[in-house]
Amino acid sequence: MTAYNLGFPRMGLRRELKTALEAHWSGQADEAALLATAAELRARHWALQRAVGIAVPPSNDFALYDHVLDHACAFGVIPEGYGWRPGEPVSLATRFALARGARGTAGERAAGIAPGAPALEMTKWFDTNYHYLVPVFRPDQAFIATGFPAVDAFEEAKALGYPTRPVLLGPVSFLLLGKMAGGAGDPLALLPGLLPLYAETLRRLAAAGAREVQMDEPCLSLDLQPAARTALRAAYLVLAGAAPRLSLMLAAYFGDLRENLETALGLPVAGLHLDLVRAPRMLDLALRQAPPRMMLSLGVVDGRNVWATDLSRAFQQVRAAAAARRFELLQVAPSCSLLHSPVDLAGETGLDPELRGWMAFARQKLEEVAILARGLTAGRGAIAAELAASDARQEARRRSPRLHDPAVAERLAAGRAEDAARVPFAERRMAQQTRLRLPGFPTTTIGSFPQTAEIRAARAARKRGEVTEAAYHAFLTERMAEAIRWQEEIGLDVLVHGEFERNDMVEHFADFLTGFAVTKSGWVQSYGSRCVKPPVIFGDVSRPGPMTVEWARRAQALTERPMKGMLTGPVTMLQWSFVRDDIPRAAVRRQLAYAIRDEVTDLEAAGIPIVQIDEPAFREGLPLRRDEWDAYLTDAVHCFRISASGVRPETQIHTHMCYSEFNDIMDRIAQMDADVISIETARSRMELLAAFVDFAYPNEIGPGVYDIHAPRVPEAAEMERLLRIAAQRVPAERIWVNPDCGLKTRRWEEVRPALQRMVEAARTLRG
Ligand SMILES: CN1c2c(nc(N)[nH]c2=O)NC[C@@H]1CNc1ccc(C(=O)N[C@@H](CCC(=O)N[C@@H](CCC(=O)N[C@@H](CCC(=O)O)C(=O)O)C(=O)O)C(=O)O)cc1
Ligand SMILES: N[C@@H](CCS)C(=O)O
Ligand SMILES: [Zn+2]
Repeated sequence: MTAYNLGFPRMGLRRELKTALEAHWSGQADEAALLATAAELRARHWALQRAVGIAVPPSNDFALYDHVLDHACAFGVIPEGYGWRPGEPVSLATRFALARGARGTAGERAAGIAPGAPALEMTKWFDTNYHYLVPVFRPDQAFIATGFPAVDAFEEAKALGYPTRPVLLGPVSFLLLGKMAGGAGDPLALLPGLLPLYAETLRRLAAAGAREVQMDEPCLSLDLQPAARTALRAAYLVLAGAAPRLSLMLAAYFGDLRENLETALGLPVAGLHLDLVRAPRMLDLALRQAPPRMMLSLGVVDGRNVWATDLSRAFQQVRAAAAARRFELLQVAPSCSLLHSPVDLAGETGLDPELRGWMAFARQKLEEVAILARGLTAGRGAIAAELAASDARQEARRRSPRLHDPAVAERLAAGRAEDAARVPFAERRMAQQTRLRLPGFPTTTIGSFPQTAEIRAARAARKRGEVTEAAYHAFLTERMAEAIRWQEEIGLDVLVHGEFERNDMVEHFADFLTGFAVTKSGWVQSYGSRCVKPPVIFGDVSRPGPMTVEWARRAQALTERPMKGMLTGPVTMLQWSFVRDDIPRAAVRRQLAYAIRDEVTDLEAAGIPIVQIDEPAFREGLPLRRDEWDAYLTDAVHCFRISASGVRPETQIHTHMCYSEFNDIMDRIAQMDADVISIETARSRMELLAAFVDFAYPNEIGPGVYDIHAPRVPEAAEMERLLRIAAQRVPAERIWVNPDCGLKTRRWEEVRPALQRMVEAARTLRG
């Protein structure tokens, strides 16, 4: 057995898990129905993996909402107020209240969940667009087994006839991904109390018949303090002794292990998985330094992108390993869990066949893994045909005229330093004040209004050809007009058109730009039941014509108040797409920057006085290692500035960021030099604003006063309090009033009172 997998996407080809979750949450399906769908998906995915040649697929890689949440629940890391009592299993109601906040339903009350219990904090899983729920540890945290889900999953697969390799989030990564309640203390200090539960889990897995367990320690790709390396050594010493017949396969992914490689190779584990897509250089080092009997898992198939593997190149890596080590001590695998890949390319019948031939989704990636594993055990001859076919595809892709556009190359070559420069902020500010004449504490929103079922259904009907383009357009126009009238009525100062015509803030733009392709069902989980369909950047990017100007112009025509044009910035467009791997990412970002610049200047020419260039993925794009930050940040700032700097001083540029910590990149955010930045701060009660204060952020700022992630409608007094906190820290004349983020996931019943109260709070402050 040499072909392995680290994790499979959970949602299902048709996003069956999303449908089942949302049906359950809306009361249309009971727990049994949800659990039945989940079990069906697991069974289907094990069968699929076995069919393509993964003899021992992973188990316990599934989660209803998030695997970090499940792991925390399994070990009793559950704050008070969520209806769980030590010694009891964790109910689905508790799990979903932790994930989404209490809804105040009768079911929750019956489960003992406090009505206002908030959702756990959600943050980015390393540098991906997957979000996990942050475990909160108490200083006196007692870890208590609430069940053994890894054992249950293993048994479930076994009953279906499938041997599996259970996956556990390793103890050190688990602690480092969490935070201490109140912020004081070091989660690693909790390790001794945590290890007995891991040991018990391993013993039970061994007793159930598991031969190996995958211990995920993605923290190995980060800059670790020496204490974390010590913790890894201490942890695995204990765990290796817990169930001696069980092989522990340590899995590190998302980057180069660098100084942590020696630590990993020194741990008493049976094997180590390496991400050789992100860090091919690790192979040589590992081959030289690994203990002679350590299994090496070669992650040579990219789990984070959609390109078909260059099998000859990957086979060279595999062969280099085989030259140094018996093949029994080698495994072939994707670089990381396939959680970040869409499921199956077979459904992409709408894609241009040539382009489709260049791509691989989860299923195809596992086929590639199986081919390489076969080559490893049976020799090159056994996979000669597959290698030849892959070579032909790679060659065709390299030579394809669709990749390169001389006009784009020329545009970039003609780029000048001035493209990224505007006149100083003080000068712009005066010009903008004269033009916009906004009151103090101006109110606005971040762009999107509710994407109602009606709007989604209309879009789907149009896609199926059931309504005409004209009818769809008229329907959206009516929604927009309503939204504009309503914004005027409640007295917002800077209006938005509502983004009703957009399916997603990235995918929507992909439809207009060259070099992009969009898939039919290339869904990837973003958080809980929410999915995104990252577009594919396969060639040079340019903007053949305006993308948003017509909607913006028509929106502005409906009101005397300033209308804000709404765009996604180059850094985020890149980060949330599947990006071509034949040229540097920075080159693609630069192409995007010029394309968006043209849109910004066209919006200005159409009379739009304010343009917001969203960059919520600005921080997410940071490399995992600090010594690579500088190069990224310099380039990301420059690209943002290219996109923003084509306009006159009196045109106001906004940007927006959410899900981000700003403390360590404040200087760069200031360098972006947006006239106004809106940030998410409500959930942390303005904590995030501290960075802007400490840094004396020079431009205008809209700290979010309304947490849009929860259905709860905030009181005006609450928002007023937050604004007062902000006004103590930032000069009042530089403060804007807005929600944390766009309102697309909310319902109008929540949005209407919330924004009315937000305007009220701003008026009180003005007084
Ligand atoms: C701000 N966020 C975003 C991130 N990444 C992005 N690419 N986009 C983002 O907005 N990362 C960080 C955060 C993550 N947050 C979210 C928030 C919300 C969603 C979300 O709501 N996703 C939707 C899918 C959105 C979409 O593309 N919708 C399409 C298709 C709708 C659909 O499913 N249609 C059905 C038929 C429907 C019907 O008949 O009624 C179909 O095609 O089968 C659209 O609106 O047209 C989700 O549903 O998960 C994601 C990330
Ligand atoms: N303009 C977007 C930003 C989301 S981060 C929206 O309002 O949905
Ligand atoms: Zn946002």
